[in-house]
Amino acid sequence: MNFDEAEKRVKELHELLNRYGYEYYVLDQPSVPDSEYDRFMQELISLEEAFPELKTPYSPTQRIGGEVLEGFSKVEHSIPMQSLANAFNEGDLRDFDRRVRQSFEENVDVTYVCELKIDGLAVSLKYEKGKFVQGSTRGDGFIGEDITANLRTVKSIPLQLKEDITIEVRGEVFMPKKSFFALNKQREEMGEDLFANPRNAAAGSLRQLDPKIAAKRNLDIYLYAIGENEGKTLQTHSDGLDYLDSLGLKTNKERRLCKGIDEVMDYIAYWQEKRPDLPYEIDGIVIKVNRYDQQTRLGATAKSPRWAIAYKFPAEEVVTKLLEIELN
Ligand SMILES: NC(=O)c1cnc(OC2CCCC2)nc1N
Repeated sequence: MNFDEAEKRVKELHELLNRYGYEYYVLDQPSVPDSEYDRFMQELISLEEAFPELKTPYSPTQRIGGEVLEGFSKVEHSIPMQSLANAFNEGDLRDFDRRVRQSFEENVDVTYVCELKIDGLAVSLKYEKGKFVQGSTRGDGFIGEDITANLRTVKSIPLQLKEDITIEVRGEVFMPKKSFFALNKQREEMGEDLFANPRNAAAGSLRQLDPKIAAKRNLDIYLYAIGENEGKTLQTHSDGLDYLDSLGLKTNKERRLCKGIDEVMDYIAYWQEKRPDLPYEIDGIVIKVNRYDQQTRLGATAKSPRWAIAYKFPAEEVVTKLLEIELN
C-alpha cells in the first residue's frame, strides 16, 4: 500500500472508529460486535506504525497519552463556571419559582428544564474546529486545572465533533456505580484505601498524573451547559442540549421540560423514588429556566445564577445506603 492509499484508509478508519465509539459509548447502542471495532483499531495502529506521519493527536489510537505528567497547568475559564444555589424542600422550590416569575411582567409563563444532578466532578471541554483541544476542572469557577490527557481517556468524550465548530461545553464526569464497586473490591484485595463514594473515585481518577491509570477507571460524562459558542445560535437551554446531542456529545436523556413548578415537583417525586435504580449516583435535581432571554433577564449573584437551583435529596439513612451497596 502506498502513502496515498494509506492516507485514504486512515481517514476511513478514523470515521469508522469514531462512529462505532459514538454508538457504543454515547448512545449505548453498538451496531457492530466489539471484535470488529478491535480489528479496525488494530488496522489503524499498524498503518500508523508503517506511516508515522499519518498518526495525529486526534486519532482514536491516541486516547491514552504516553508520558506521565509532572503536574497540571492552570486554565482560566473565559466564562466563569458558576455554582448552584440549593433548595432543600418544597417551600424553597416555590420561593425560587415565585422569585423567577416576579422578575417578569405578570403571568408570563416560565418553562423549566429539569435534569438529574449527576454526583461527579464538573469539567469544561474545549473544541476548536470540531477537535477536542483542552479539558479542565471547574476549580474555583474561574481557574481550573488542565486535565486534557485524562479526559481524552473518557471514551464517551468524542475527540472530534460531528461539526467542525469551535465551542466550549460543561458537564459532569462520573464513575458508574458498578465500576465504583469493582474498583473498591480490587483495591480491598490489594490492601489499598477504598474510595468513600463514586464522586471521590471519579475525582481521584482525574487527579492522576498518569493517563494510563485514568484510562482504566471507566469514567463517563454527561454534558449540561454551553460556554463560548461559535456554532448555532440557540434560544433555549433545551435546544442547547439537543444541539450538543447533534454534535455527538453525551447528554442525560432523563431531562424533562416542565411547564410550571407543579410539574417540577412531580419530576422530583418520581426520581426520589427511582434514584436507587440508576446506574450512577445523583444527589438531587437541577431546575433551570429554559429560555435563554429569561436567563439573561434574571442574571446571577456573585456565585450562582438566579435562573437555576439544585434541589438536594435528603441524605439517605446510612443503613439503606449500606444495604444499597450490598444489594447492587
Ligand atoms: N451536576 C449536574 O448534573 C449539573 C450541575 N450543574 C448544572 O448546571 C449549572 C451549570 C451552569 C449553571 C447551572 N447542571 C447539571 N445537570
